[in-house]
Amino acid sequence: MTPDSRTPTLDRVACPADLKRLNDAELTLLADELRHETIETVSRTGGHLGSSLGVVELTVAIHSVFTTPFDKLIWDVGHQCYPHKILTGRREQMGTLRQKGGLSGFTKRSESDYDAFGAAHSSTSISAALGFAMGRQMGMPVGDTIAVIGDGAITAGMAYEAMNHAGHLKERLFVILNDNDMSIAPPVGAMSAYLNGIAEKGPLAVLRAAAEGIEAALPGPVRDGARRARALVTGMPGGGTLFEQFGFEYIGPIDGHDMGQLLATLRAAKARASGPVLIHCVTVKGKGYAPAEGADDKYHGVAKFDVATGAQVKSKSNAPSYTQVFGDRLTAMAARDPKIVAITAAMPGGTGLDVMARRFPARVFDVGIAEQHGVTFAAGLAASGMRPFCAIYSSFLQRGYDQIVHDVALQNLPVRFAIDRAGLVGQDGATHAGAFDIGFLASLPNMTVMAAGDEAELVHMMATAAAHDQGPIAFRYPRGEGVGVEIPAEGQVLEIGKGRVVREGEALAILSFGAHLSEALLAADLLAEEGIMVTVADARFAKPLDTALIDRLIADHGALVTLEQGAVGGFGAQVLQYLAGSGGLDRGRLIRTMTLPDKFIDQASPAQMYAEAGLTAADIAATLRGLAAKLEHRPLPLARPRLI
Ligand SMILES: Cc1ncc(C[n+]2csc(CCOP(=O)(O)OP(=O)(O)O)c2C)c(N)n1
Ligand SMILES: CC(=O)[C@@H](O)[C@H](O)COP(=O)(O)O
Ligand SMILES: [Mg+2]
Repeated sequence: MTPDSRTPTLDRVACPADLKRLNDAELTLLADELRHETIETVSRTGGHLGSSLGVVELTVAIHSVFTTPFDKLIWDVGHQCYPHKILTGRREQMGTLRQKGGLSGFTKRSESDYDAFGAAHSSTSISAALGFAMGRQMGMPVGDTIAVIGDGAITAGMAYEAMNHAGHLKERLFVILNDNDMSIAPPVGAMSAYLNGIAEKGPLAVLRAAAEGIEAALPGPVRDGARRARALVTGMPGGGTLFEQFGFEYIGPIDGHDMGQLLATLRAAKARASGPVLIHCVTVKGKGYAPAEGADDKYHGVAKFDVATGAQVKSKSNAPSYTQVFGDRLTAMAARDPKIVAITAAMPGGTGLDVMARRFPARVFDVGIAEQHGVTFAAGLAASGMRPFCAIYSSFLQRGYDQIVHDVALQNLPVRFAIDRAGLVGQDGATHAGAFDIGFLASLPNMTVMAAGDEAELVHMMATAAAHDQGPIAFRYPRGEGVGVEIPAEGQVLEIGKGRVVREGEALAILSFGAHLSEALLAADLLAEEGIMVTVADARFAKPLDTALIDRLIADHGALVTLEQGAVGGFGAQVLQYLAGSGGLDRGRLIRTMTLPDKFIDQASPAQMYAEAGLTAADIAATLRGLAAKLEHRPLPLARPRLI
């Protein structure tokens, strides 16, 4: 601690054990300093600020009452864990947050023993905590288990599956519901209304009679509220809260920013609980930082910003983002076609559907964090005759996979999947990478799979999807800005399964699928300077493949490289499968697939991540150069391409 430190209490905390030496008043001071530190830190890195500010007191209280890492603290999503990182030995590294080689923006087991469970996709915490609790019951060296889940995350089915199971197992387990009445956007649905209903009863604590032991140990005002509320609740048919019906003891709502209430409640719960307990904390997203509290998005995710004003440093863009193009174009298409409806799973802004929602609020459905339901809901809409566009980020669509197989593809229903964040996304890292959708969709019967080579192609693919009433169809596009091509006033309906040749060359060909087309063209430019002329084709479709195009590329070139922003087992695998079956592989051509490598790539800028993946223009050029060298030593007559 320096004499003029603005964080004298925080300076005394190197790890959570140090909290045990602080009295309650000092813990309150610590929370204030931790909030200040979090704001300062995130102002220099950007990140998920609002959610982290909402759990500052909760973080201090949990680490002070429980003994982590023996006790397992599991943050749902993990985007609110910055104060936790600061208290658990990572304070000095916070400047590296979400950067290459730095700290992850989420909890990560390989990063710290205090990160009991890795996260970033939501609503997993109660299941994982219950797993730990049962491990303890079966003799594993595990202490108490505490899951902290938000009001947004608790809209997902997994949370209820876990509570259903926890109520059945009756094992001691703490679930802390961090209710800030916000998801990324304002929360939707009956659960949100229900939680608001409880919170509106005021500073009450509701407990079942079975929890009398905990209630007696609660601080005075909370206990009195509990008794009043229980009287209210027992007058209701069925009695008790929803959580109690699941077999949890329910405590709350308590003020999640009142250190006294938090400490007393957690201590009481820890001392007396025998089964699953849910503690309902009401908090404020962005708490304690006026620009965040005042913003519509509560500074959920921010760029670097000026602490004094809250003004964020936004990078200048040269072209509209794919997301913007999607949102604007779908709105225009919806204006002409009343059957077009759209579905988002709690990401109206992120998917660009907020634009259409403002114009056609009744035709955009925010289903909450419920990708599985969203997919099947879209299937139902399609079965009814509507034209649903189900807009879900690639990585979150993984949640709805069986629904895609069983409810959509198997019934051949024309759901249009708009798959944003395809490929590597940058600072959110491996958890948010859109790596697998090509493989998991292209393997499905009835499915059509497209990827946009640029933003104009996205517009054509949207028109194609809208016109495709024959079965399910997906189009993928990356995070961030487009390449700056002119966006056509009208999208053309593409012929299904038909690619295009973008640039004519000799001897070597690249068959690109998706937005890495720009890198393919850059690579071709690099090689042209060396006198190596490369044909570049845009496959547009991974399913059905343009087999005629592949045949011609194979016939006219000595080497073919496939390229995609996706994992092994995607587009390249489809092409190889076709060539193996058609005999194309027997023709002695050199064939390579360039995909993401078979590993998870940690957070960095997208460019750094693609460099790590070996997918830069220079990497592509190097692959082709190597093939050109091999061809020179081959006795193959290399016909000039006849492609246009
Ligand atoms: C399966 C999944 N879908 C969507 C998201 C995107 N997402 C991240 S945080 C968030 C909102 C979470 O709200 P809440 O749990 O209330 O936490 P808060 O941000 O309010 O603290 C969403 C939708 C995700 N991480 N995982
Ligand atoms: C935590 C989370 O899952 C989201 O907040 C995510 O970080 C959003 O990413 P985009 O910025 O790509 O919308
Ligand atoms: Mg919330």
